Amino acid sequence: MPNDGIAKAKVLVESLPYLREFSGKTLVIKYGGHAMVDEELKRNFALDVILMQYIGIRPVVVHGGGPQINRFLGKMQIEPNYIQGMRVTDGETMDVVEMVLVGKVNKEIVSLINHCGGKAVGLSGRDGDLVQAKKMDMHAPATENRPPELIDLGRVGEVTRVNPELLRTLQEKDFIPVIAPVGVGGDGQAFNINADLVAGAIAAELKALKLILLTDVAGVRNSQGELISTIYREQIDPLIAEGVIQGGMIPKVNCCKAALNGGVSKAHIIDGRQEHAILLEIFTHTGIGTELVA
Ligand SMILES: Nc1ncnc2c1ncn2[C@@H]1O[C@H](COP(=O)(O)OP(=O)(O)O)[C@@H](O)[C@H]1O
Ligand SMILES: CC(=O)N[C@@H](CCC(=O)OP(=O)(O)O)C(=O)O
Repeated sequence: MPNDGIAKAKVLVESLPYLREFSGKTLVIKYGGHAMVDEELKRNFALDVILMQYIGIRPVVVHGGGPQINRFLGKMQIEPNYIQGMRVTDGETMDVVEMVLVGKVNKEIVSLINHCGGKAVGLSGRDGDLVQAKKMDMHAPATENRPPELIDLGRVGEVTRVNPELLRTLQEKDFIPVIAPVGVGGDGQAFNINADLVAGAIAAELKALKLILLTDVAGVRNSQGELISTIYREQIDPLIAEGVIQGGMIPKVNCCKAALNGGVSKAHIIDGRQEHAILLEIFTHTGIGTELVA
């Protein structure tokens, strides 16, 4: 038997305990806009998700699309503005966000999964009241002479409730839900929600076994720039307070914390630009990236 064949057989055997552990369980995967680099990588992502489903895992995909929104805003000569990883979203920006996330990115991912042989259904948080939201209150940190100041982020929302009914129905029929991070407010209006936060809230509501965040860095780095392979829940706040975790990494670790608090066993932050990143993370002993545990 050629060595190549034996190596493949070994990989399959290595995955056996994980196949047993994951069978029938929900895994929530957040597919960040920075990980949607080229067609080959996107196709590999779709194949990974389909493979998961074929072997009995129940994947739920929540996607981002920050860079894709920025490209569109650029065409309209609108400069993006972020505060602590959140896009300041006025009415006009909200229209662009919804158009790009729901109308373009969501449908592209759904079509790709279906084209590759899966069964995906695209949803926004407004469908079936899936992701209910309210305006996000963000405070600038207090200084010696100034109390914490309220920052107005416009139509940026935070999740108040996830309605799992629609997701459960789809999962029972073996559909892969693909969710755009637009939520619905009490007044029926759209809210722009950071996709990491949506993924964390959905993972907690579905009591997912794992939350996997695909991004464009190897994982969380310490103050020396080295990859941290495991972060315990209580280390998250100090790492943010010390300024080690900044910008777009803040909503990521916070959503992992919310997911762990909600009963998710483990969260992973991994480099989605690496081919078959999800499979490497969940089916090999060593894994890649940073794992966050309770
Ligand atoms: N401690 C840290 N470790 C790794 N990345 C960090 C850290 N602090 C801040 N970051 C930044 O967070 C970014 C990831 O967030 P973001 O760009 O919002 O990703 P995505 O589009 O995948 O949601 C990284 O590219 C990096 O610049
Ligand atoms: C409030 C807020 O910042 N919303 C994000 C939603 C998309 C997102 O989160 O995309 P990534 O995961 O690719 O960064 C935004 O407007 O960019």
